[in-house]
Amino acid sequence: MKKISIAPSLLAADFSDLKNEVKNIELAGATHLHLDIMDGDFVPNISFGPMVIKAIRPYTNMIFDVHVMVSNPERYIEDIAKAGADSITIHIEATKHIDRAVNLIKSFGCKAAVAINPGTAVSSLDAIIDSLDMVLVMSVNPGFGGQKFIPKALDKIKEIREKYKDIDIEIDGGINNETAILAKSAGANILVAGSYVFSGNYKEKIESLK
Ligand SMILES: O=C(CO)[C@@H](O)[C@H](O)COP(=O)(O)O
Ligand SMILES: [Co+2]
Repeated sequence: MKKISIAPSLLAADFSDLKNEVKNIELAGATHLHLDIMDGDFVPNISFGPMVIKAIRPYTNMIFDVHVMVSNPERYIEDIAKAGADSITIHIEATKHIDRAVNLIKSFGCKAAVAINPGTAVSSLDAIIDSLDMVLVMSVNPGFGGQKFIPKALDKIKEIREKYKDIDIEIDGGINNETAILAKSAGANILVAGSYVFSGNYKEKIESLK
């Protein structure tokens, strides 16, 4: 079984104090930081972009796991990589050129991942999955933190894990101490959690998800 990692989502942090939020979440035991870039087009919300990622990069050694919810993400991959991303996840629904976009991510030395929305079938990944370091299965419709977990994500994770024993599988949306148990038993090994982790004692929350 793969090691379980917890990736707190910065979207739920205090944006007026990002430098300290990043330091504190690392001290609490997080190894990954999930960074949600939203463009107001692919998703109905706008968050932050590469400038914010670059600004917080010097304050932590956590793995920067950047989730790009942007139409035609290939336009921004270079900027995101140069801002300090370690892993870049783009949505299969957001580009007509998924293989070109994945190759572009790798050309900057980043790990490459593809996300699927709740309405997208696992089979849509068939042509690209062998080139990926990670698959991200959305367990909410992307765009906002604090939404309710959609259980059909679990079947998708099982389907991927049965075929691909070694790939990293990340789950994102509505993760708390109860849904985390379901996600891990389905085969997910990287758990994103925003509102759950940032709404209490960070260390206790992270421990409860592991
Ligand atoms: O990508 C997204 C939302 O689109 C997520 O990463 C959220 O930020 C997760 O937040 P919670 O559901 O854990 O509050
Ligand atoms: Co996300």
